[in-house]
Amino acid sequence: MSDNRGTPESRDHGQTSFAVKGLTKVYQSGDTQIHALRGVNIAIPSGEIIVLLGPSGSGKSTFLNIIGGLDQPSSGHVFFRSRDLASLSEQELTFYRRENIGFVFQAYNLVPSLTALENVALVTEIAENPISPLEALEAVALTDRANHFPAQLSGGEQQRVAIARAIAKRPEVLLCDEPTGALDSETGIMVLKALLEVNSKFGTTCIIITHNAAIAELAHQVVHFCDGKVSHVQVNEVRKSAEEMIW
Ligand SMILES: Nc1ncnc2c1ncn2[C@@H]1O[C@H](COP(=O)(O)OP(=O)(O)OP(=O)(O)O)[C@@H](O)[C@H]1O
Repeated sequence: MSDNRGTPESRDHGQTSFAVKGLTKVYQSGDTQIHALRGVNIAIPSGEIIVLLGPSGSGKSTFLNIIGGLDQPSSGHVFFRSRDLASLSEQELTFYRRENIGFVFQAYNLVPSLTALENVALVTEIAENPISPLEALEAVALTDRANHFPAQLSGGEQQRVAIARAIAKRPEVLLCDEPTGALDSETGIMVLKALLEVNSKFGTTCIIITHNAAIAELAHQVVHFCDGKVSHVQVNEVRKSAEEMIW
């Protein structure tokens, strides 16, 4: 692993999913202002696995929510494929989220009364250019559990269904906020394998927030957040496989 401490905005390998410029976010809480982001500049290359690391409260989730179009910045800009998200109407923003971004959270948010396959099909029914629900389950190695209900699946399996659901609409980007946060190491590794498979099979850009520094060894790049800023970006010349990772 090499540690390239260049300015984050100077890194740009070919195609860029996101170019983020001067991003700030201030939350007003009573009389207090909380500066969650204090000027983030970064280019996120397409097709890579990017891990966001940093102490609690350093702004990682705020950043993810803004680039995913779930929240608005106080100032600054997010360009997705050269398009400024700030220029989009509410309706265009909804379309942006629906077509381009898959979300994976720590909570799986599956519909308990639907099977794994039906949970994935919920998304493919409304997407413009989906993959089949079964192919999505295949990418996360769960075809044999397609007809199981969430209650019949382990936590790691449920998270893999959530990943299958997120990728079924063929998004360019997968945004994952602590996807293995609720899992033990063995099931967590299965979930990470699923993300690596999705990245290599579909070329999906995967941006993953984690507190587990070991996960960073799987990434192409690791973006370190500190106090609302990107402190440095580390490029892994050699990446570990999920099996090699020490949790
Ligand atoms: N809706 C909100 N209202 C007020 N303050 C908020 C809100 N959301 C986040 N914050 C504050 O903004 C700062 C950054 O929070 P954020 O959740 O982005 O950090 P984080 O790095 O993701 O933390 P963690 O790793 O604990 O999830 C924190 O001080 C947090 O308390």
